[in-house]
Amino acid sequence: MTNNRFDAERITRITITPVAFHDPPLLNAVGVHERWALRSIVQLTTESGITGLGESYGDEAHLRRLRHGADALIGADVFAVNSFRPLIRQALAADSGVGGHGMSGMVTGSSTEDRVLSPFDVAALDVQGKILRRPVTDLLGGAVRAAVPFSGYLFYKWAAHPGADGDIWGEALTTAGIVEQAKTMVADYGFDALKLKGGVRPPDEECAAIEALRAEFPDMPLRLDPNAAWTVQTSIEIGERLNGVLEYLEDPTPGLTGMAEVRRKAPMPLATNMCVVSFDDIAPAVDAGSVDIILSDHHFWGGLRRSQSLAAITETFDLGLSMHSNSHLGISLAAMVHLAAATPRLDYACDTHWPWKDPAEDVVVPGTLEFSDGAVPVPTGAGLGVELDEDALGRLHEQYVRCGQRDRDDTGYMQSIEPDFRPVTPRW
Ligand SMILES: O=C([O-])C(=O)C[C@H](O)[C@@H](O)C(=O)[O-]
Repeated sequence: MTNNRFDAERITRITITPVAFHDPPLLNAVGVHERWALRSIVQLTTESGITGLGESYGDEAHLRRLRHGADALIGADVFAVNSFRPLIRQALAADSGVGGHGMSGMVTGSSTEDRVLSPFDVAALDVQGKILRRPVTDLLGGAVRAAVPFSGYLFYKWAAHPGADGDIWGEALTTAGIVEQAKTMVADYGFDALKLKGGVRPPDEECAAIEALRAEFPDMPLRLDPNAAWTVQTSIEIGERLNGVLEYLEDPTPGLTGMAEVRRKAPMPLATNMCVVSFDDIAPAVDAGSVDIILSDHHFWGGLRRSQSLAAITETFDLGLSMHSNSHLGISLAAMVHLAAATPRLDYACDTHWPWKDPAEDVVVPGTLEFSDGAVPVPTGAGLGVELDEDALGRLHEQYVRCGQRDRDDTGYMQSIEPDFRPVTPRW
Protein backbone atom coordinates (compact mmCIF):
# COMPACT_ATOMS: atom_id res chain seq x y z
CA MET A 1 0.00 0.00 0.00
CA THR A 2 1.27 3.49 -0.86
CA ASN A 3 1.98 5.83 1.99
CA ASN A 4 0.17 9.03 1.00
CA ARG A 5 1.36 11.15 3.91
CA PHE A 6 3.53 14.11 3.05
CA ASP A 7 5.42 16.45 5.31
CA ALA A 8 3.81 19.87 5.63
CA GLU A 9 5.76 22.94 4.48
CA ARG A 10 4.76 25.40 7.16
CA ILE A 11 4.49 29.17 6.84
CA THR A 12 6.85 30.75 9.35
CA ARG A 13 6.80 34.45 8.45
CA ILE A 14 4.67 36.89 6.48
CA THR A 15 5.89 40.43 5.82
CA ILE A 16 3.50 43.07 4.49
CA THR A 17 5.17 46.19 3.11
CA PRO A 18 3.04 49.17 2.06
CA VAL A 19 4.44 50.98 -0.99
CA ALA A 20 3.54 54.07 -3.05
CA PHE A 21 4.23 54.78 -6.70
CA HIS A 22 3.38 57.78 -8.87
CA ASP A 23 -0.04 57.70 -10.49
CA PRO A 24 -0.88 60.17 -13.26
CA PRO A 25 -3.99 62.39 -13.01
CA LEU A 26 -6.41 60.05 -14.77
CA LEU A 27 -10.08 61.01 -14.59
CA ASN A 28 -13.02 58.76 -13.89
CA ALA A 29 -16.59 59.01 -12.66
CA VAL A 30 -15.59 59.60 -9.03
CA GLY A 31 -12.81 62.11 -9.58
CA VAL A 32 -9.12 62.03 -10.37
CA HIS A 33 -6.45 59.51 -9.50
CA GLU A 34 -4.38 60.70 -6.55
CA ARG A 35 -0.72 61.49 -7.04
CA TRP A 36 0.24 58.26 -5.35
CA ALA A 37 -1.10 54.77 -5.87
CA LEU A 38 -0.83 52.69 -2.72
CA ARG A 39 -0.21 48.95 -2.77
CA SER A 40 0.93 46.29 -0.32
CA ILE A 41 3.62 43.72 -1.05
CA VAL A 42 3.30 40.36 0.70
CA GLN A 43 6.35 38.16 1.29
CA LEU A 44 5.32 34.75 2.63
CA THR A 45 8.19 32.55 3.86
CA THR A 46 8.11 28.86 4.76
CA GLU A 47 10.21 26.77 7.13
CA SER A 48 12.64 25.80 4.31
CA GLY A 49 13.29 29.50 3.69
CA ILE A 50 11.33 29.73 0.43
CA THR A 51 9.55 33.05 -0.11
CA GLY A 52 6.48 33.67 -2.28
CA LEU A 53 5.16 37.07 -3.38
CA GLY A 54 1.69 38.61 -3.41
CA GLU A 55 0.34 42.12 -4.04
CA SER A 56 -2.82 43.88 -2.90
CA TYR A 57 -4.38 47.26 -2.07
CA GLY A 58 -2.49 49.60 0.25
CA ASP A 59 -5.02 51.67 2.18
CA GLU A 60 -4.74 51.60 5.96
CA ALA A 61 -7.91 49.64 6.71
CA HIS A 62 -6.98 46.94 4.21
CA LEU A 63 -3.40 46.78 5.58
CA ARG A 64 -4.78 46.18 9.05
CA ARG A 65 -6.97 43.34 7.79
CA LEU A 66 -4.07 41.84 5.86
CA ARG A 67 -2.05 41.82 9.09
CA HIS A 68 -4.84 39.94 10.91
CA GLY A 69 -4.98 37.44 8.02
CA ALA A 70 -1.19 37.02 7.96
CA ASP A 71 -1.03 36.32 11.71
CA ALA A 72 -3.71 33.65 11.31
CA LEU A 73 -1.76 31.85 8.57
CA ILE A 74 1.47 31.37 10.52
CA GLY A 75 1.93 27.60 10.96
CA ALA A 76 -0.39 26.67 8.06
CA ASP A 77 0.89 24.29 5.38
CA VAL A 78 1.63 26.32 2.23
CA PHE A 79 0.07 23.51 0.16
CA ALA A 80 -3.16 23.61 2.20
CA VAL A 81 -4.52 26.81 0.65
CA ASN A 82 -8.07 25.53 1.27
CA SER A 83 -7.41 26.04 4.99
CA PHE A 84 -6.57 29.76 4.51
CA ARG A 85 -10.08 31.13 4.05
CA PRO A 86 -11.58 29.77 7.29
CA LEU A 87 -8.49 30.95 9.19
CA ILE A 88 -8.83 34.42 7.67
CA ARG A 89 -12.58 34.51 8.34
CA GLN A 90 -11.97 33.78 12.00
CA ALA A 91 -9.24 36.41 12.25
CA LEU A 92 -11.40 39.06 10.57
CA ALA A 93 -14.33 38.36 12.87
CA ALA A 94 -12.26 40.00 15.61
CA ASP A 95 -11.70 43.15 13.50
CA SER A 96 -14.43 45.70 14.05
CA GLY A 97 -12.89 48.44 11.88
CA VAL A 98 -14.64 49.75 8.79
CA GLY A 99 -13.65 51.53 5.62
CA GLY A 100 -11.04 51.39 2.92
CA HIS A 101 -10.13 48.73 0.42
CA GLY A 102 -8.58 50.55 -2.50
CA MET A 103 -11.52 50.58 -4.89
CA SER A 104 -13.42 53.59 -3.67
CA GLY A 105 -16.69 54.24 -5.38
CA MET A 106 -16.21 51.51 -7.95
CA VAL A 107 -16.58 48.17 -6.29
CA THR A 108 -18.99 48.16 -3.41
CA GLY A 109 -19.75 44.78 -1.99
CA SER A 110 -16.91 42.49 -2.92
CA SER A 111 -16.04 40.09 -0.12
CA THR A 112 -13.61 41.35 2.54
CA GLU A 113 -12.47 37.78 3.14
CA ASP A 114 -11.68 37.29 -0.54
CA ARG A 115 -9.80 40.57 -0.75
CA VAL A 116 -7.66 39.54 2.22
CA LEU A 117 -7.20 35.98 0.97
CA SER A 118 -6.05 37.01 -2.51
CA PRO A 119 -2.38 38.02 -1.95
CA PHE A 120 -1.78 35.04 0.36
CA ASP A 121 -3.24 32.63 -2.22
CA VAL A 122 -0.92 34.14 -4.88
CA ALA A 123 2.13 34.02 -2.57
CA ALA A 124 1.39 30.39 -1.58
CA LEU A 125 1.16 29.39 -5.25
CA ASP A 126 4.46 31.19 -5.88
CA VAL A 127 6.10 29.11 -3.09
CA GLN A 128 4.51 25.87 -4.36
CA GLY A 129 5.82 26.58 -7.86
CA LYS A 130 9.31 27.27 -6.50
CA ILE A 131 9.28 23.99 -4.54
CA LEU A 132 7.97 21.98 -7.51
CA ARG A 133 10.05 23.99 -10.01
CA ARG A 134 6.99 24.67 -12.15
CA PRO A 135 5.34 27.97 -13.20
CA VAL A 136 2.09 28.95 -11.47
CA THR A 137 0.20 28.30 -14.73
CA ASP A 138 1.06 24.61 -14.34
CA LEU A 139 -0.42 24.58 -10.83
CA LEU A 140 -3.60 26.06 -12.34
CA GLY A 141 -3.93 23.28 -14.90
CA GLY A 142 -1.40 24.37 -17.50
CA ALA A 143 -1.12 27.20 -20.01
CA VAL A 144 -3.60 27.18 -22.88
CA ARG A 145 -1.94 30.25 -24.42
CA ALA A 146 1.71 31.31 -24.41
CA ALA A 147 0.94 35.03 -24.13
CA VAL A 148 -2.01 36.97 -22.68
CA PRO A 149 -3.56 39.76 -24.82
CA PHE A 150 -4.36 43.06 -23.09
CA SER A 151 -6.34 46.10 -24.21
CA GLY A 152 -5.02 49.67 -24.38
CA TYR A 153 -6.70 51.52 -21.52
CA LEU A 154 -7.50 55.15 -22.47
CA PHE A 155 -8.33 57.88 -19.96
CA TYR A 156 -9.38 61.51 -20.05
CA LYS A 157 -6.50 63.08 -18.23
CA TRP A 158 -5.04 66.28 -16.83
CA ALA A 159 -1.54 67.30 -17.93
CA ALA A 160 -0.29 67.15 -14.33
CA HIS A 161 -1.45 67.09 -10.74
CA PRO A 162 -1.49 70.59 -9.25
CA GLY A 163 2.05 71.43 -8.18
CA ALA A 164 3.60 68.36 -9.82
CA ASP A 165 5.55 67.75 -13.02
CA GLY A 166 3.77 66.44 -16.09
CA ASP A 167 4.37 63.07 -17.71
CA ILE A 168 4.99 61.74 -21.21
CA TRP A 169 1.24 61.45 -21.89
CA GLY A 170 0.30 65.10 -21.48
CA GLU A 171 -3.30 66.27 -21.38
CA ALA A 172 -6.28 64.43 -22.88
CA LEU A 173 -9.53 66.30 -22.27
CA THR A 174 -10.88 66.25 -25.82
CA THR A 175 -11.62 63.70 -28.54
CA ALA A 176 -8.42 64.70 -30.34
CA GLY A 177 -6.43 64.12 -27.14
CA ILE A 178 -7.97 60.65 -26.70
CA VAL A 179 -7.16 59.69 -30.29
CA GLU A 180 -3.54 60.86 -29.83
CA GLN A 181 -3.29 58.84 -26.62
CA ALA A 182 -4.63 55.77 -28.44
CA LYS A 183 -2.11 56.16 -31.26
CA THR A 184 0.75 56.25 -28.74
CA MET A 185 -0.62 53.21 -26.86
CA VAL A 186 -0.96 51.20 -30.06
CA ALA A 187 2.44 52.27 -31.40
CA ASP A 188 4.27 51.58 -28.12
CA TYR A 189 2.53 48.38 -26.99
CA GLY A 190 0.87 46.95 -30.10
CA PHE A 191 -2.57 46.69 -28.46
CA ASP A 192 -5.30 45.03 -30.55
CA ALA A 193 -8.23 46.35 -28.47
CA LEU A 194 -8.97 49.72 -26.83
CA LYS A 195 -11.06 50.68 -23.81
CA LEU A 196 -12.07 54.25 -23.01
CA LYS A 197 -12.75 55.13 -19.39
CA GLY A 198 -15.84 57.31 -19.59
CA GLY A 199 -18.31 58.82 -17.15
CA VAL A 200 -16.16 61.97 -17.22
CA ARG A 201 -17.38 64.09 -20.15
CA PRO A 202 -21.02 64.38 -21.29
CA PRO A 203 -22.10 61.10 -22.97
CA ASP A 204 -22.37 62.72 -26.44
CA GLU A 205 -18.74 63.75 -26.25
CA GLU A 206 -17.63 60.29 -25.14
CA CYS A 207 -19.60 58.77 -28.04
CA ALA A 208 -17.85 61.16 -30.40
CA ALA A 209 -14.49 60.00 -28.99
CA ILE A 210 -15.45 56.37 -29.64
CA GLU A 211 -16.56 57.26 -33.19
CA ALA A 212 -13.25 59.03 -33.77
CA LEU A 213 -11.37 55.98 -32.50
CA ARG A 214 -13.40 53.83 -34.90
CA ALA A 215 -12.43 56.12 -37.80
CA GLU A 216 -8.75 55.99 -36.79
CA PHE A 217 -8.68 52.23 -36.09
CA PRO A 218 -11.33 50.65 -38.37
CA ASP A 219 -10.78 47.04 -37.19
CA MET A 220 -10.01 47.57 -33.52
CA PRO A 221 -12.43 46.15 -30.91
CA LEU A 222 -13.56 49.14 -28.78
CA ARG A 223 -15.14 49.36 -25.33
CA LEU A 224 -16.55 52.24 -23.30
CA ASP A 225 -16.82 52.19 -19.50
CA PRO A 226 -18.61 55.12 -17.80
CA ASN A 227 -18.49 53.40 -14.38
CA ALA A 228 -22.27 53.56 -13.89
CA ALA A 229 -22.45 57.34 -14.38
CA TRP A 230 -25.45 57.14 -16.74
CA THR A 231 -29.17 56.63 -16.19
CA VAL A 232 -30.90 53.65 -17.79
CA GLN A 233 -32.36 55.93 -20.47
CA THR A 234 -28.99 57.48 -21.38
CA SER A 235 -27.38 54.02 -21.45
CA ILE A 236 -30.01 52.75 -23.91
CA GLU A 237 -29.65 55.80 -26.14
CA ILE A 238 -25.86 55.56 -26.19
CA GLY A 239 -26.08 51.80 -26.75
CA GLU A 240 -28.25 52.41 -29.82
CA ARG A 241 -25.94 55.12 -31.13
CA LEU A 242 -22.87 52.91 -30.79
CA ASN A 243 -24.53 49.83 -32.29
CA GLY A 244 -21.93 47.97 -34.34
CA VAL A 245 -19.12 50.14 -32.95
CA LEU A 246 -18.53 48.71 -29.46
CA GLU A 247 -17.54 45.12 -28.76
CA TYR A 248 -19.07 45.69 -25.32
CA LEU A 249 -20.43 48.44 -23.11
CA GLU A 250 -19.12 48.25 -19.56
CA ASP A 251 -21.14 49.21 -16.47
CA PRO A 252 -23.22 51.95 -18.11
CA THR A 253 -25.61 52.23 -15.14
CA PRO A 254 -25.62 51.11 -11.48
CA GLY A 255 -27.10 47.91 -10.07
CA LEU A 256 -28.38 44.58 -11.34
CA THR A 257 -31.88 45.88 -12.07
CA GLY A 258 -30.73 48.92 -14.03
CA MET A 259 -28.22 46.84 -15.97
CA ALA A 260 -30.95 44.30 -16.80
CA GLU A 261 -33.19 47.09 -18.14
CA VAL A 262 -30.38 48.39 -20.35
CA ARG A 263 -29.48 44.87 -21.49
CA ARG A 264 -33.02 44.24 -22.76
CA LYS A 265 -32.64 47.14 -25.21
CA ALA A 266 -28.92 47.70 -25.86
CA PRO A 267 -27.70 45.94 -29.00
CA MET A 268 -24.21 45.06 -27.70
CA PRO A 269 -23.10 42.83 -24.79
CA LEU A 270 -22.88 44.42 -21.33
CA ALA A 271 -19.82 43.79 -19.16
CA THR A 272 -19.31 44.47 -15.45
CA ASN A 273 -16.74 44.77 -12.73
CA MET A 274 -19.15 46.76 -10.56
CA CYS A 275 -22.43 44.89 -10.12
CA VAL A 276 -21.10 41.31 -10.07
CA VAL A 277 -18.11 41.45 -7.74
CA SER A 278 -18.54 38.39 -5.53
CA PHE A 279 -19.94 34.86 -5.74
CA ASP A 280 -23.12 36.04 -4.00
CA ASP A 281 -23.88 38.37 -6.92
CA ILE A 282 -23.85 35.70 -9.63
CA ALA A 283 -27.23 34.01 -9.07
CA PRO A 284 -29.20 37.30 -8.85
CA ALA A 285 -27.39 38.61 -11.95
CA VAL A 286 -28.22 35.49 -13.94
CA ASP A 287 -31.84 35.56 -12.71
CA ALA A 288 -32.28 39.21 -13.64
CA GLY A 289 -30.37 38.90 -16.94
CA SER A 290 -28.12 41.81 -15.97
CA VAL A 291 -24.86 41.08 -17.76
CA ASP A 292 -23.20 39.20 -20.61
CA ILE A 293 -19.59 39.40 -19.47
CA ILE A 294 -17.97 39.29 -16.03
CA LEU A 295 -14.67 41.13 -15.68
CA SER A 296 -12.90 39.11 -13.02
CA ASP A 297 -10.19 40.49 -10.76
CA HIS A 298 -8.20 38.13 -8.56
CA HIS A 299 -7.65 40.93 -6.03
CA PHE A 300 -11.31 40.87 -5.07
CA TRP A 301 -12.43 37.40 -6.16
CA GLY A 302 -10.14 35.69 -3.61
CA GLY A 303 -6.99 34.91 -5.59
CA LEU A 304 -6.17 32.71 -8.53
CA ARG A 305 -7.91 29.48 -7.61
CA ARG A 306 -11.18 31.14 -6.67
CA SER A 307 -10.98 33.10 -9.94
CA GLN A 308 -10.77 29.71 -11.65
CA SER A 309 -14.02 28.75 -9.89
CA LEU A 310 -15.55 31.95 -11.26
CA ALA A 311 -14.38 30.95 -14.76
CA ALA A 312 -16.14 27.58 -14.41
CA ILE A 313 -19.36 29.33 -13.32
CA THR A 314 -19.26 31.74 -16.26
CA GLU A 315 -18.93 28.75 -18.60
CA THR A 316 -21.91 27.06 -16.95
CA PHE A 317 -24.11 30.09 -17.58
CA ASP A 318 -22.55 30.88 -20.94
CA LEU A 319 -21.35 34.28 -19.71
CA GLY A 320 -18.28 35.91 -21.24
CA LEU A 321 -15.17 36.38 -19.11
CA SER A 322 -12.31 38.83 -19.11
CA MET A 323 -10.22 40.69 -16.53
CA HIS A 324 -10.45 44.08 -14.82
CA SER A 325 -7.56 46.06 -13.37
CA ASN A 326 -6.66 49.13 -11.39
CA SER A 327 -3.23 50.66 -10.67
CA HIS A 328 -0.82 47.80 -9.89
CA LEU A 329 2.79 46.64 -9.92
CA GLY A 330 4.61 43.70 -11.50
CA ILE A 331 3.66 41.01 -8.97
CA SER A 332 0.00 41.56 -9.83
CA LEU A 333 0.71 41.65 -13.56
CA ALA A 334 2.54 38.31 -13.28
CA ALA A 335 -0.36 36.81 -11.31
CA MET A 336 -2.89 38.10 -13.89
CA VAL A 337 -0.85 36.66 -16.75
CA HIS A 338 -0.51 33.21 -15.13
CA LEU A 339 -4.23 33.11 -14.34
CA ALA A 340 -5.32 34.29 -17.79
CA ALA A 341 -2.93 31.88 -19.52
CA ALA A 342 -4.48 28.97 -17.60
CA THR A 343 -8.09 30.03 -18.26
CA PRO A 344 -9.36 28.16 -21.34
CA ARG A 345 -12.37 30.37 -22.08
CA LEU A 346 -11.14 33.91 -21.83
CA ASP A 347 -13.24 35.78 -24.33
CA TYR A 348 -11.69 39.26 -24.57
CA ALA A 349 -8.33 41.01 -24.20
CA CYS A 350 -7.79 41.78 -20.49
CA ASP A 351 -7.52 45.24 -18.90
CA THR A 352 -4.35 46.54 -17.32
CA HIS A 353 -3.24 49.94 -16.05
CA TRP A 354 0.37 48.92 -16.72
CA PRO A 355 1.20 51.58 -19.38
CA TRP A 356 0.24 54.32 -16.90
CA LYS A 357 2.98 53.34 -14.45
CA ASP A 358 6.47 54.82 -14.63
CA PRO A 359 8.54 51.82 -15.87
CA ALA A 360 11.32 52.82 -13.45
CA GLU A 361 9.00 52.28 -10.47
CA ASP A 362 8.41 48.63 -9.64
CA VAL A 363 9.26 46.07 -7.00
CA VAL A 364 10.13 43.30 -9.47
CA VAL A 365 13.45 42.98 -11.25
CA PRO A 366 12.86 44.23 -14.83
CA GLY A 367 12.97 41.91 -17.83
CA THR A 368 10.45 39.14 -17.17
CA LEU A 369 7.26 41.04 -18.00
CA GLU A 370 7.39 42.62 -21.44
CA PHE A 371 4.60 43.55 -23.84
CA SER A 372 4.91 42.22 -27.34
CA ASP A 373 2.13 42.86 -29.90
CA GLY A 374 -0.24 43.89 -27.10
CA ALA A 375 0.31 40.69 -25.13
CA VAL A 376 2.51 39.58 -22.23
CA PRO A 377 4.27 36.22 -22.66
CA VAL A 378 3.80 33.93 -19.65
CA PRO A 379 6.91 34.08 -17.42
CA THR A 380 8.68 30.74 -17.64
CA GLY A 381 10.52 30.67 -14.28
CA ALA A 382 9.34 28.68 -11.26
CA GLY A 383 6.31 30.09 -9.38
CA LEU A 384 5.27 33.54 -10.60
CA GLY A 385 8.62 33.78 -12.39
CA VAL A 386 9.36 37.27 -11.07
CA GLU A 387 12.04 38.28 -8.62
CA LEU A 388 11.64 40.88 -5.88
CA ASP A 389 14.00 43.86 -6.12
CA GLU A 390 14.64 44.52 -2.42
CA ASP A 391 16.18 47.96 -3.06
CA ALA A 392 13.19 49.03 -5.13
CA LEU A 393 10.85 47.71 -2.44
CA GLY A 394 12.72 49.90 0.09
CA ARG A 395 12.46 52.94 -2.19
CA LEU A 396 8.74 52.52 -2.83
CA HIS A 397 8.16 51.97 0.88
CA GLU A 398 10.04 55.21 1.61
CA GLN A 399 7.69 56.94 -0.84
CA TYR A 400 4.75 55.48 1.06
CA VAL A 401 6.10 56.84 4.32
CA ARG A 402 6.78 60.27 2.80
CA CYS A 403 3.64 60.61 0.70
CA GLY A 404 1.68 61.86 3.64
CA GLN A 405 -0.97 60.93 6.14
CA ARG A 406 -3.68 62.53 4.05
CA ASP A 407 -3.02 60.22 1.12
CA ARG A 408 -2.67 57.20 3.36
CA ASP A 409 -5.98 57.87 5.05
CA ASP A 410 -7.52 58.06 1.63
CA THR A 411 -8.68 54.98 -0.21
CA GLY A 412 -5.36 54.46 -1.83
CA TYR A 413 -5.62 55.60 -5.35
CA MET A 414 -8.52 57.83 -6.00
CA GLN A 415 -9.83 61.12 -4.79
CA SER A 416 -12.31 60.32 -2.11
CA ILE A 417 -12.74 61.75 1.33
CA GLU A 418 -15.24 59.37 2.76
CA PRO A 419 -14.13 56.60 5.09
CA ASP A 420 -16.19 53.96 3.38
CA PHE A 421 -17.22 53.28 -0.19
CA ARG A 422 -18.80 56.04 -2.18
CA PRO A 423 -21.18 54.51 -4.73
CA VAL A 424 -21.25 56.02 -8.18
CA THR A 425 -24.61 57.69 -8.91
CA PRO A 426 -25.71 58.51 -12.45
CA ARG A 427 -24.87 62.08 -13.51
CA TRP A 428 -26.27 61.94 -17.03
O1 LIG B 1 -13.10 49.32 -15.16
C1 LIG B 1 -12.13 49.61 -14.48
O2 LIG B 1 -10.99 49.40 -14.84
C2 LIG B 1 -12.35 50.21 -13.19
O3 LIG B 1 -13.44 50.59 -12.88
C3 LIG B 1 -11.15 50.28 -12.32
C4 LIG B 1 -10.62 51.59 -11.98
O4 LIG B 1 -11.45 52.18 -11.06
C5 LIG B 1 -10.45 52.54 -13.11
O5 LIG B 1 -11.65 52.98 -13.52
C6 LIG B 1 -9.63 53.68 -12.67
O6 LIG B 1 -8.52 53.42 -12.21
O7 LIG B 1 -10.05 54.79 -12.77
